[in-house]
Amino acid sequence: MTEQILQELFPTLAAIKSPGDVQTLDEKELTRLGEEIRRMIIQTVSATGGHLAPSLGVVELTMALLRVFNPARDRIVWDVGHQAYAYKLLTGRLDRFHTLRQLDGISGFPRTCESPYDHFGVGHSSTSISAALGMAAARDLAHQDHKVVAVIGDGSMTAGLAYEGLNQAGGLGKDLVVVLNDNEMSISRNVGALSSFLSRKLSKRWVQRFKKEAESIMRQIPKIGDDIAEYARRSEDSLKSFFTPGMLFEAFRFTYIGPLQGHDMRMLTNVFQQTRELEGPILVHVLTKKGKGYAPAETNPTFYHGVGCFEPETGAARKFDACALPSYTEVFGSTLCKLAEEDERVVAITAAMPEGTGVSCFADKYPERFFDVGICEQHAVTFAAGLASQGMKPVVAIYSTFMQRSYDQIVHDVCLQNLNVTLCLDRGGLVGEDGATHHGVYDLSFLRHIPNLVVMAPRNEPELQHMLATALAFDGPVALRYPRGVGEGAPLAQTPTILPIGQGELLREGTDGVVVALGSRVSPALEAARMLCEETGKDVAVFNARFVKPLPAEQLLALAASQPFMLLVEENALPGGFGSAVLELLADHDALSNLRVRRLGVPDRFVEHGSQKELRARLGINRDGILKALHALVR
Ligand SMILES: Cc1ncc(C[n+]2csc(CCOP(=O)(O)OP(=O)(O)O)c2C)c(N)n1
Ligand SMILES: CC(=O)[C@@H](O)[C@H](O)COP(=O)(O)O
Ligand SMILES: [Mg+2]
Repeated sequence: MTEQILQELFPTLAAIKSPGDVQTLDEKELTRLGEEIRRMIIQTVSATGGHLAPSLGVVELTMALLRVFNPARDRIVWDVGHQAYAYKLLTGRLDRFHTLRQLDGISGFPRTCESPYDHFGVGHSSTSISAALGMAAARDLAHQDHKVVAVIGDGSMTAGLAYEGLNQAGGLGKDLVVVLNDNEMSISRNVGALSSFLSRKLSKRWVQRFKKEAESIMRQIPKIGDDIAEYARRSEDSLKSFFTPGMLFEAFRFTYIGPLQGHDMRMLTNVFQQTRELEGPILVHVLTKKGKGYAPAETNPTFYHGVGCFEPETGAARKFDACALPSYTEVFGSTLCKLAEEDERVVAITAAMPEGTGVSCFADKYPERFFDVGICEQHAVTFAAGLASQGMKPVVAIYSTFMQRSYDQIVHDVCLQNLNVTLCLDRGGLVGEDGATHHGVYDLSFLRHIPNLVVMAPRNEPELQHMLATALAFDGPVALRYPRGVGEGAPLAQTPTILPIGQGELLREGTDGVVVALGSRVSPALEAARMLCEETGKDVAVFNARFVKPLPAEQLLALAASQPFMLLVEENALPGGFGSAVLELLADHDALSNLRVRRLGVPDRFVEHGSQKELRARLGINRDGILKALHALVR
């Protein structure tokens, strides 16, 4: 969009040249600004995909924050950061907003490298209070006096990390503002005891009625009744906090303000102005509607939480051909349901992502065997360990990137006790547009050295089915990782079979070298081998390793002994990944002297956002990249 069109269609927004400009607008202009921000977000996300409903819900909140806090001085820390689109638009990124989440475009999350107004990088949840507290401590050590504000959602408040931050903040008594953006939603409906406590909405009206009735009773007490009533009246704040969510936060020594209507910008601005003058830790509880201002998103905030391309007029998802295929997530979910039919010890656990991890169908079918623990990946794994210790067969479905949080629980609670826990790491590999915070490219590296754990990755949909059945039949812990998105349309198995642990399969014969590939890289490796043959007449073998731990050692050593080179291909970080594991095996068996080995994978740097296809091409791990590497290897 040219500057001229921007000015015509979004005049108020285009006039914001720096965040401070928001403070100069009158009420009418602010209303127009809010409307233009929403329109811009809907229009852009309909074309790029992204976190629509969370961002639409905080338009007024963002404007109110910028009316009172100056991000050139004050620090604003967004939790998860998936709701920060309005903030991006008001802090100098309007002209690049159309590149949201696109290759080389702006990120879908706050990034310190993207803007001086992004004070803390984020993408995973529940970090904001700890980070903001660290900033407040640094400010005090430097004798500065700016404000620090953390904005955290009710879903993100289900993680223990948030309470670790609250606990220290209350103990230190630092000047810190925490804004709790409560829309009663995580991605799905928020869960847990805290969520129902927060949403108890003990409204002012309820408290006032209670007070009125109590006061009239007190006044009837002879002689001292009026004094007691007067004391109680003065104690309104503590009375209110006793009966509202304030009770919880006051216990952490926060001053609690709320609950407030989060779309009333004038009121929010006033409250933030007053909050600015207060000292110590303060929690402002704001009630918002997820998807506010866009009917489809208000009606179905889960679908529009993170959405693909859609028609802005209707909200209907844009269909692409690939959509006809089931995703790995769907294959996992339906297979799990099937396997659970045969074994009632199978239970499913998700950490606030039943839709994303494909276990919603399981939840519907077996509600008593399904647990959504909230955004608590660490707890999820230890909870599974507890279940397994009593003979159950828990399946923990968590995205690879979020499983990073559970490393110690996997080591200490699951593997050390050799428990029957199946860890299903969805979104293993490059996830695409969510970018660096979300790529699941470290799981093989952080799992493969843990004793007792079996680690595997399927090459296609039926192999995922077989691997899930294998995991559930295995006596011990198993980690299974599979990619984001659709597979290749391979026909599904009616009855999944159990695979021999630590055995791969030779998919293509050849004597001019061998490609050893894992998971999603197997099919591109096969294609590359076929193309190489067409182009050069050279025949390279292709081996699907299936297992990272235990490695198919005998098969790999036999290939090493018979082939001139071995090309190792994976969609994981090269350091410590699958290729490293094979190299260790080969070195330990003196199998390297007559063998040239090359590795393809994710290099030792963070990979930014872009489509999976673009990123794989850029990293040279797609068909063409593998073919190029083969051309360089064959002689
Ligand atoms: C550690 C971690 N686990 C899971 C997620 C996936 N996730 C992103 S947003 C979200 C829901 C957050 O709910 P809330 O904080 O209330 O924000 P809302 O979307 O309601 O605005 C989840 C589960 C994540 N980003 N980080
Ligand atoms: C912000 C966040 O962490 C999630 O919303 C995530 O973006 C979902 O990713 P998928 O789109 O792969 O389910
Ligand atoms: Mg929420």
